[in-house]
Amino acid sequence: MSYSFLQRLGWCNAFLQQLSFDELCSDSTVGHLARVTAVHRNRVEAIGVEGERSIVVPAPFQPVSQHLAVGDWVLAEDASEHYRLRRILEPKNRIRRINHGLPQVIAANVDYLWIVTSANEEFNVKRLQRYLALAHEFAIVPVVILTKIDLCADLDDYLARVHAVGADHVHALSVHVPATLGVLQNYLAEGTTIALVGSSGVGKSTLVNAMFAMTLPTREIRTHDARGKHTTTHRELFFTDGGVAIVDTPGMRELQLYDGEQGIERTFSSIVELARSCRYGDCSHENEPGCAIRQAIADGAIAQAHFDNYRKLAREEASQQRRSLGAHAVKEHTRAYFKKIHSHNKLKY
Ligand SMILES: Nc1nc2c(ncn2[C@@H]2O[C@H](COP(=O)(O)OP(=O)(O)OP(=O)(O)O)[C@@H](O)[C@H]2O)c(=O)[nH]1
Ligand SMILES: [Zn+2]
Repeated sequence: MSYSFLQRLGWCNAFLQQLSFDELCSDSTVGHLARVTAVHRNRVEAIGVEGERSIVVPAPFQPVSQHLAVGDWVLAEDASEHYRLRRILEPKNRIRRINHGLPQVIAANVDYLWIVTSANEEFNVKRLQRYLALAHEFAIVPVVILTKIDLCADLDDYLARVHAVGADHVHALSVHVPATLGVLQNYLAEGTTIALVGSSGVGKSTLVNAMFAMTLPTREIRTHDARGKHTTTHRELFFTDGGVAIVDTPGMRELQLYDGEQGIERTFSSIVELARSCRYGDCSHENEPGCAIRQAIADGAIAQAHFDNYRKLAREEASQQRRSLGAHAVKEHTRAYFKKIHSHNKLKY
């Protein structure tokens, strides 16, 4: 068995380069590399050249959910009667969120974020923007998938609204019209990892089952937390016959903006760019003279709703950070951020 086998599981050169010379020379290394498929309190399930295995996670990597997630690549070692985690390879990216005030990793090494939304009353531009912001934040390519077009009479209208938020990859389809699914094959090269997000009922599972002719196994593991409250965890990574890894977890469903500043800037790049032309570096775009944003809204160059959405997301992100970092840190962070923009303005004029 060799490293080429691992490519089916998403292995690539970026990981190979992280191995030391000794590790590369050792015969046992390839058998000790594995990709995490499920995360538990003290151990992870992972798949490697020898199939599925359980790997015990020692103290330095506890709590597990803050250090690694499904999709991570790990190097294990032999311990008396089991495998033990030795190190986590630096991932291409990580999807994170705040859970009960603590950072939590939801998935790692994800190539595409399939943002699934249906062409009906569920469709919500703000939710879409939030997901796009997340994808940009985590350096994952977003793919917007508009489902249930067989039930929709005004598809062009929905498509126009999707394109208006600046999404590059947009596909409209219906599981009842098989020809519409073909375009998604472009994302299914062997070794690709895909995560799906979207509201309940938009058709994520139906789509996955139709694409891969598989039935998602039951993923619910019912447990009780410290207070006896019922909680459901089912963090999983599935591999299709074609070597595509699919992440579809409750954590993905509960994603919130986390450290989202950069993502917001990308999603709203035109607004961020315009703000640099405001007369004052710390312009609040309320009533200062020389505000480029209010001018652009007045001219019809940007929609008031688009700007309102930007502000809403920016505010949510700030309060999220306040909760996670503490008020003082946010103040410092905000100060530094405005300083950065201000010095940029100074350079410009
Ligand atoms: N007409 C039509 N119905 C669809 C389509 N895709 C999914 N559905 C239906 O929509 C309903 C919800 O689909 P699911 O796949 O369960 O939705 P989901 O996003 O996985 O929902 P959660 O598992 O709750 O997150 C099911 O009754 C599907 O049959 C489609 O393209 N057209
Ligand atoms: Zn302004």
